[in-house]
Amino acid sequence: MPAYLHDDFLLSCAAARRLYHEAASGEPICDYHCHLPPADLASRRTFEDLHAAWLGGDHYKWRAMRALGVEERLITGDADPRAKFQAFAESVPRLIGNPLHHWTHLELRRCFGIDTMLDGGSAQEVWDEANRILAATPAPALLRRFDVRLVGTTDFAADPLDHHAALASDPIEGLRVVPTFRPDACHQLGDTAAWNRAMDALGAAAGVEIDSLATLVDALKRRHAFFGELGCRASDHGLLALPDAAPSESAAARVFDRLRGHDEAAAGPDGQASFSAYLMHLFGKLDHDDGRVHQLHLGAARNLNAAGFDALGPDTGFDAIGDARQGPGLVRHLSALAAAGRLPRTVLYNLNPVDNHLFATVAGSFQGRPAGGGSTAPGHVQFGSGWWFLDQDRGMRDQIQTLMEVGVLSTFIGMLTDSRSFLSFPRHEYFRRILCDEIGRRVDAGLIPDDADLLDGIVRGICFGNAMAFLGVQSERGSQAGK
Ligand SMILES: O=C(O)[C@@H](O)[C@H](O)[C@H](O)C(=O)CO
Repeated sequence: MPAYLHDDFLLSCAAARRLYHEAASGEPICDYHCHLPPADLASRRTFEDLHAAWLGGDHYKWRAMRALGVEERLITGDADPRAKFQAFAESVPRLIGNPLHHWTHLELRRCFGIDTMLDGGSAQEVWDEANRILAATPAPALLRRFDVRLVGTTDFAADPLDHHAALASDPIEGLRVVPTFRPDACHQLGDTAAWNRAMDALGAAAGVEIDSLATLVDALKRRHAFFGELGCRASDHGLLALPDAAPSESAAARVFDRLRGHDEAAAGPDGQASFSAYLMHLFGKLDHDDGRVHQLHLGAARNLNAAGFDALGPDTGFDAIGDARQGPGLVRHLSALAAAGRLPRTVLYNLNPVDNHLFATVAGSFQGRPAGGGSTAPGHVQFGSGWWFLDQDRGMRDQIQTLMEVGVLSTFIGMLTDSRSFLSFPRHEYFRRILCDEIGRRVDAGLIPDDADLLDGIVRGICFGNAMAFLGVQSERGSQAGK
């Protein structure tokens, strides 16, 4: 019986094993979308214990513990960290088949050299050993263990980016930390009081009195430029779906004026569609003109449990895969930008797997510049890696297979952790094993030529070089497919 997570786990054949061990495993990491707190990087934080480093912000773990009936006091509540870790340890054995079970043990092995199975009985020894190592391993050292070369944090458009400025003047050797412009709060019209507070914050950050659509646009342009001064290489937009509405300045201005007057009715479906369509068109043009990547995270139904949201806020484990219709709004958004000759390098992430083929084929419809205007980056419009509820074995395989079959795999920019923990970088290993297995199985089946030089270059590009090139960041290492 093979050992759990043995050296060749997820690698079902010789070709897959060779690809992973010879091409994928040694590549550096470009984690272009995550939620690592930039303050922890700037301060070179040393985590006080394993709970702070591993459980403190991970709603994947919180969600699983709730499903096992663990009381909230031991998840996000006021229990002491060791008691919370004990509750998590006792939960782990009952998570078989869930990627958390894999990630938990991969992270213990790769970050701490601990190959003990985590359960209630081993919790104390794991806690003691991991804390011993954490005490001597500040955050940057954790990243160096995985040869992380770039981290793309996720930052609200009004964020002062103080920590990124600190890192710019006192950089971590060998690591690029780039902010990502995330203006989602501008779209959240459902709570007009909160939206107006977001407008106030944005105006204060930009030095603009936001009292009209024109002043909002001015503030957003100033903030977009400010992010660029601190190294921003991408924007990011998390919406349930893009609105199926034409970007109309007059319609958006009418909605703005009513919202600024706290007219709740303006936040209805038509107002939301008009306002968001206009803003998204603006963001796409700004990204194009500044040479930045335009990320679209679509399909999450967020904060579904009102009691949970009221108690704990967003990103705390009360979200799900949404069933919104994605096609019309997505196509309209990309079409309008392409028609203007200002479609930026774009990444489309769907959250509902039923949309895999839709997103992959829509991406394929907007490659290149058919109306002229020169060449584009390889994979100008990306079908993004399995995300959130899809960043597990089946979700990643489905995405890779779909991209391979209806798109172009070799230009793929690969995986991201999307995590809030510095211990999550083995997710790249998990992805790389699956990638090599998907290719290797087809080599064994005679469906892909067994050309080691070709395949190694493609795999290395997907693991690292393609993402660095897509972001426009020079990398000392890492080959890039298509170059
Ligand atoms: O960027 C997002 O909207 C999501 O990644 C969100 O932050 C979510 O909480 C998450 O971390 C999923 O992995």
